Amino acid sequence: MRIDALRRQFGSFTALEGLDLDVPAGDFVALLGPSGCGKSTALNLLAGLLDPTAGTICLDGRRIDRLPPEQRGIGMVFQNYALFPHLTVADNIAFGLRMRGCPKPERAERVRRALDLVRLRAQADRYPRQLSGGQQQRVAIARAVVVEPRLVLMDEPLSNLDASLRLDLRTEIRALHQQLGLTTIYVTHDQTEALSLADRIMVLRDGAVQQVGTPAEVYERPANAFVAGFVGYRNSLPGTLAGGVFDAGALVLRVGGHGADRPAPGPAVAMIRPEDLLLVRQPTANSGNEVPLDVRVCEYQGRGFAIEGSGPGGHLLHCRSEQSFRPGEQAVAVVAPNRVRLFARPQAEMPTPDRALLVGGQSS
Ligand SMILES: Nc1ncnc2c1ncn2[C@@H]1O[C@H](COP(=O)(O)OP(=O)(O)OP(=O)(O)O)[C@@H](O)[C@H]1O
Repeated sequence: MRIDALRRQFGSFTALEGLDLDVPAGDFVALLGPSGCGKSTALNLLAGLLDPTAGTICLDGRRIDRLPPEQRGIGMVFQNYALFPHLTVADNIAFGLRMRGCPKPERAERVRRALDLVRLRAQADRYPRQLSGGQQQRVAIARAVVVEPRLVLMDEPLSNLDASLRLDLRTEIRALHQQLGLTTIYVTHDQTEALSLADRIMVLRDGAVQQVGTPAEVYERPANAFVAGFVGYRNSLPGTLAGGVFDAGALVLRVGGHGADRPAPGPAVAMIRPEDLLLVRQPTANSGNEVPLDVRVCEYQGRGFAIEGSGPGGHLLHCRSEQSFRPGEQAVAVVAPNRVRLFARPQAEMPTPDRALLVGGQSS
């Protein structure tokens, strides 16, 4: 599938701008972003539930952006399952085939295979209300894939499930995708879902694409501070970069990397994953940057502890440790220079001279 310069406005508000994407057949692409970034708008444009303001969508070399939804050859799975309550599991799955005039014997055979695929053969004659949420969503998936669509769209299909079901079904979706080789576009605001399921991730913010890359690229080399924040760089420190030193006021860090890894000297933001900021009582020699921390909260996490505390200059920091700490305890957070990721700080995020005066209190 190929999407070119796809744009959608609601009045003067642009919900999605200039979206370009090439999806090779069989690829699994995740659209990742926070609430309101334009994920559902993009999906609805692909499905034909919304008309684009500009741009084109081609599937197998054919333009589909002016076709009605039912002529696009697209299967959809929604977060609320959207099953027919008065039809059995088997009839729900058969529905699309019946609409397409698929002969009865072939229909029965395809439904049987789809039931096996989502492991629901024993539930074939039940009604949706007699199924768990996870089972209902598996019916919805079977219903979407049974017609062998050229493209499957999934809109947060796991969001209504409890944590363990979500994990099980996530694995199942990935397994199904590998088995069937369907081209899939999957919308989510959950980075772990996107990272574990997709071949490629597109990160959206305010209707604009921030980065397109493999999960490893997005996770290890986020294109900007927004993407970094979204893939787990929870600590974000505004400051100034000069040489190999980042100065966030009372907090100064030595930083690694150079060239493409580092912005030019000047206003910057340093981002650090909690997993890379390790809290200890006594640092060892040469262990990295050492940041004093006043512990506020310590949470048990099975493997180790997640600690939140206040660093120099009152910066709120999120760390990890193998040891437990008490609130009020003084400790040291350690981060290796090459685990500090730096991004240029956009002009808009810097205080204007007037605001700087205000923030600084009395200026002389
Ligand atoms: N019919 C509409 N009229 C006006 N604005 C709309 C309309 N539909 C969506 N928007 C706006 O477009 C933006 C993108 O909405 P969209 O539903 O695509 O976001 P989303 O990323 O899917 O969010 P969520 O995860 O909360 O569903 C939002 O700011 C939303 O308020």
